[in-house]
Amino acid sequence: MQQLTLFGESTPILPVTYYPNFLSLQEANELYQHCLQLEWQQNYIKMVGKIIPVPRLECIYGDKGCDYLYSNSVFLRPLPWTDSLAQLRDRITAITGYEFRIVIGNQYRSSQDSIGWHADKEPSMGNNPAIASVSLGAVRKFQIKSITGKPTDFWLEHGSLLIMHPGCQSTHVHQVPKTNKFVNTRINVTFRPHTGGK
Ligand SMILES: O=C(O)CCC(=O)C(=O)O
Ligand SMILES: [Fe+2]
Repeated sequence: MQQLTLFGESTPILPVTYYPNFLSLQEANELYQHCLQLEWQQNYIKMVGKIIPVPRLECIYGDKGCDYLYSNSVFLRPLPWTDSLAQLRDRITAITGYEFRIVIGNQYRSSQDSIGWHADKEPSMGNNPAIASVSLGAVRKFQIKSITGKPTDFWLEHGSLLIMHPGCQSTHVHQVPKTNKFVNTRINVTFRPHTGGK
């Protein structure tokens, strides 16, 4: 039997789950303060023969030996887990069943910081990684689309959790675009699996 639906046929079914109130306001505020103290660095990326600054700050924490190289140019070596990040990792594993070995932080200092369309396909994460993304601070637009489709927008709120399920990185791309509006700092921490370092 055909299921009745309130949505048009073009409504995309996305391989993501969004939990707007994953953290309480107090937890999110405390975690934001903790994350501001992490070891943020300005990395540089090779693009069409030029070396340009990545348009956001980055940091990485995780298991020893879980080095991470992306876009064939940015090499990240994890610092040991902080207690708060390890607790958050375990909490996400408890509700999703997914396991993580590293967390990469992004700090969007202003409306001009961003991450362009991409899929997270680094071989060091193994095949079909599940990626869990916790957002803190200012709300930014996150867009996701299938390789051929139209983007769907999510507003990633303070204390929210977005899970990109296994397969998502093969079928979809995502981005956090620059915006013309004034925005305060946003921090995002993405928990990822890793095949190395065991
Ligand atoms: O900031 C976000 O929500 C997304 C970050 C992201 O896509 C990444 O780190 O690969
Ligand atoms: Fe990503």
